[in-house]
Amino acid sequence: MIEFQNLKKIYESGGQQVAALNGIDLKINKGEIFGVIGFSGAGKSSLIRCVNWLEKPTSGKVIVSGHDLTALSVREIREVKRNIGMVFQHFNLLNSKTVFANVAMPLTLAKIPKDDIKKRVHELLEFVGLADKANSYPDQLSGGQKQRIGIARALATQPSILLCDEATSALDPQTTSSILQLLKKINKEYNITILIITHEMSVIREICDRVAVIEAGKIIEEGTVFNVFSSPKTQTAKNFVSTVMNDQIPDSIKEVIEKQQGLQKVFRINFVGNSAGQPLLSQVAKKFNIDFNVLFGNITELQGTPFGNLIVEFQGPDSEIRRAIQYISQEKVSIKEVTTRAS
Ligand SMILES: Nc1ncnc2c1ncn2[C@@H]1O[C@H](COP(=O)(O)OP(=O)(O)OP(=O)(O)O)[C@@H](O)[C@H]1O
Repeated sequence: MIEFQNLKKIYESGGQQVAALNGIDLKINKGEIFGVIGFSGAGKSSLIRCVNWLEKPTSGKVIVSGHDLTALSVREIREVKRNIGMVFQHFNLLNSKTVFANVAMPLTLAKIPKDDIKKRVHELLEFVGLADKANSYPDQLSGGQKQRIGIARALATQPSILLCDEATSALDPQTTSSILQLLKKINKEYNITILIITHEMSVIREICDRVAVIEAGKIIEEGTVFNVFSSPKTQTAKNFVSTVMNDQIPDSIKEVIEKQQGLQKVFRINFVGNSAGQPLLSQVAKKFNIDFNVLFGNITELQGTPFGNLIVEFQGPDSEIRRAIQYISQEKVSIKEVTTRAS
């Protein structure tokens, strides 16, 4: 649906060159919600703005719905862009126009007949839950309501792609959640492909199917939300994941582990789904000549699947503990000894 091939964007600024995108290769499939996460300055905005040609790439390809934008004429690009809606962090509404006029804007520009515009705008306002605000002005709305209007406007021309540029960064957590649910509904009901850029891992966890981590204009990690959250590979991804996963061992427990006061062996066990965790540990204690003691644990839901994190002390003969570990290590369970300060 959207593909970037060796995409580069270099800005010229005061005689200096700034490489914002350093060879991006990425494919976003039809119907998915794809998130790109990165710190400030990583290149997120530059990337998303290349999709609707608000930025022109320096080199490489941007392929949207099978069209290589870099090979199209201005008129052809305009055609492709009609299929793309965009939602902005600061809503970009016209304060001098009513909510109705703001949502109607893309349709007015496309010279759609007035009666059709009226019908479509009312449908859209109904869809975003603000049917009673048609005659209000943006200044009379809350941030969340403004973003709903921004979303209605982005959907006016019935696009098949929706770009979200930090769409919830200016909102409080509760409003963020309601806007993310609205985006999910748009994806499901209209089968619209959504590309989101954000610096908040909670946004990725709440609605994305897949995620890419961008750093210094490069994609450094990519995968399903489940895989990246459950086993991040790069340090940057690990840092992002730790902002929402709470898998850090509390200091008090770390102290106990470091001192190894009476502890035999301490392990971190990560498990997926309901089939593992506590039942598995009970089985292990029965099957082998060992005892266990859960020092710390939590369960997070990722894409509808429980993901568990336990810090467990095993007590018993070394040989039995080794056998137990072998037994525990299976497809949906990972087990690692906790020996270092940073574990
Ligand atoms: N118009 C521009 N002229 C010069 N440099 C630019 C321009 N736009 C972006 N840059 C630079 O390109 C790099 C990437 O910027 P970009 O805005 O794409 O990152 P970002 O991840 O979206 O950051 P933020 O979250 O802060 O917006 C940064 O170093 C930025 O300073």
